[in-house]
Amino acid sequence: MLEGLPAGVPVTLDAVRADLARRKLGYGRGSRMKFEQDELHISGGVRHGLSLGGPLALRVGNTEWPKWQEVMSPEPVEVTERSRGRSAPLTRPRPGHADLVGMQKYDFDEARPVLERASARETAARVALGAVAKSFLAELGVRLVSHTLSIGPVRVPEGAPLPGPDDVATLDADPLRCFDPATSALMVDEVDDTKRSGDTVGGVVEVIAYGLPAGLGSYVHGDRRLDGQLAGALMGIQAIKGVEVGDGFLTTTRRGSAAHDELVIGADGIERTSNRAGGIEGGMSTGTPLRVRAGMKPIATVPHSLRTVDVATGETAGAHHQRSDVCAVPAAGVVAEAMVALVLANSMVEKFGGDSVGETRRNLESYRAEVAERLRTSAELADEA
Ligand SMILES: Cc1cc2nc3c(=O)[nH]c(=O)nc-3n(C[C@H](O)[C@H](O)[C@H](O)COP(=O)(O)O)c2cc1C
Ligand SMILES: C=C(O[C@@H]1CC(C(=O)O)=C[C@@H](OP(=O)(O)O)[C@H]1O)C(=O)O
Repeated sequence: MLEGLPAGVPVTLDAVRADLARRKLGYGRGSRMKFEQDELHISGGVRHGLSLGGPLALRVGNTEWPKWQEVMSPEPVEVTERSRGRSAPLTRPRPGHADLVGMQKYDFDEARPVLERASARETAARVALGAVAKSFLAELGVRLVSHTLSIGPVRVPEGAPLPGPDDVATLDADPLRCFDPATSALMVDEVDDTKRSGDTVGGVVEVIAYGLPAGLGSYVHGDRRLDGQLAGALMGIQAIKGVEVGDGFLTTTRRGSAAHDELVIGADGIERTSNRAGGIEGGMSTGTPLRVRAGMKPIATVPHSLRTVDVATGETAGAHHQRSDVCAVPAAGVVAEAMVALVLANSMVEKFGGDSVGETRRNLESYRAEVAERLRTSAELADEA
């Protein structure tokens, strides 16, 4: 469910389906991506392709559900021959997944109810709503792109060209959603090598937002800082273990003189000489491209089975393994893009309000005009001086 979206935002099944399909792409994903399909249904809040201003509800069904209906039935059911295999208790929790703590916390004696809910399958819903948020942002001149920066130890070289908003299709066509073809080929080798050795691998993705106005977020309240909100949203994705804004931890290795973006008078007023901060200063967007990164740990379901304890017997065992992704970093990039879109859409509504998207746009344009006027005044003062 999405609340707070103004009326008049284009919302089509095709656009949402296209993003759901992007989430399933990427080299290294498991067999599940091939055989299960997302079944999208808009339950409310949209009429004839446009949002209505009320809550918007989407449902993402799964074509595999009939096979699991008995195993996950809300009603108590007899185990039948058909579901016997799937009903076997999962008593060998996977290290690195939610299995063991989930069982302890909710007093379950096996991991099935934990893993079905902890699964990143749930990110399909986030991507569906993120597609709507991106449509709203596009109406306001903001466009997003996400790409893979590293897979395990294989990294895009520092300073390599960044993708622009028109590069989305190119990125989606790359097996790892990497913008540097030479690095992408090495990443494919890394995934192949990982798979051959019965292992899994993580990596880093980056989301870039173009066309933001200055001033989203806040320097006043910690919980309203844009960087804090983005970090929370990205860390809320399964397996994300760290977030960087702009040049991130690299900045901590630089001296101040080489860490910040200097301000100079340009043709249209005050400009920054660089974008090391990644478009956020003082918890607010600066109006330069926003850059945030998310680091994903390797998939927890390691095919060659990590050591665990069988909670039914207390004996050492290999963790359960049905199947799994070897690498889900490209998919995590699409999810990260959706989460950033949802945060930015919320910040736009917070700052510019509006019951219709036209009203939001007018408010944004009048604010942009005022900011531009101030910048021009600075340039004129510089000319006079
Ligand atoms: C798109 C995506 C796909 C994932 N696929 C798998 C998978 O196939 N197997 C697995 O064990 N974990 C997978 N994960 C990661 C688990 O959801 C995650 O490791 C688990 O929630 C525990 O991590 P946490 O401690 O960060 O929550 C995936 C995560 C994402 C974002
Ligand atoms: C189903 C999806 O991702 C799943 C996320 C996931 C996990 O543990 O997070 C584990 C895998 O599922 P299973 O172990 O049941 O095969 C992935 O396939 C999806 O992205 O649509």
